[in-house]
Amino acid sequence: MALRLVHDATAPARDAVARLSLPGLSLGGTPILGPIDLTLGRGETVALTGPSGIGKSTLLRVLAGIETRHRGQVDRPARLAMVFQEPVLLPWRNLRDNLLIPLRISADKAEVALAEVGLGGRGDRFPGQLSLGQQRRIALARAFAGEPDLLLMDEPFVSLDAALADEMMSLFERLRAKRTVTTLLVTHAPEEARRLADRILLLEGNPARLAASQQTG
Ligand SMILES: Nc1ncnc2c1ncn2[C@@H]1O[C@H](COP(=O)(O)OP(=O)(O)OP(=O)(O)O)[C@@H](O)[C@H]1O
Repeated sequence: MALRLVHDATAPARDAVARLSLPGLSLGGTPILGPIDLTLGRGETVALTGPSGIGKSTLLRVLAGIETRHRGQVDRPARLAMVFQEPVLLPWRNLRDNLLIPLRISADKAEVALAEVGLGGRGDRFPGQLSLGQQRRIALARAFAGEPDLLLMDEPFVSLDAALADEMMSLFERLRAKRTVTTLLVTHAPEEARRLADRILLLEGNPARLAASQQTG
């Protein structure tokens, strides 16, 4: 799919679900992020790219409300989910409980969520009995089962072999097609960004700023 460079890095095509307006952010006395304005529109998938250490995860954490050492304005919806590089499951709880406990959903709903990611009927298993790919599927299932308005994903498909990464991206595409969710996806992989995102944002400079936006299609 062809890429087109546009100069308005922040304008969403649809109504806003989340907004971030920072004058900048310093951590431990070091400026990390410069002034940044970002608006995420309803239902869009936005990829956030840039070199290692530039501040992508930091920006994601600010948006999530995990990093609070900033000034400026952040508006986020109440229903928010995160997916990290590591699946972050409770190893001493079975798969069903890994969905039930954080999300407070019914056992029936947890079973539907497991089935959606190809793990139906396996709710009694423990994370340690699963492959890494299956654990990552559970992490995706959990994120979507909470029916978030905003989904923040920090390199969720990194360090998987090509076939597994493709399978995980297909799974994400299937889950995304079933509901309206706004997604901010941090990724190093241009092909992943092009495949999944409506807009591609680039973070660059020191301190980092949103330099440009590319749109697919
Ligand atoms: N809690 C912290 N205190 C001080 N500096 C921090 C803190 N968290 C991150 N940093 C610094 O902020 C910068 C941006 O880090 P961040 O993890 O956001 O980058 P990134 O673009 O996500 O990198 P990567 O692609 O390698 O994951 C780095 O220089 C990092 O060392």
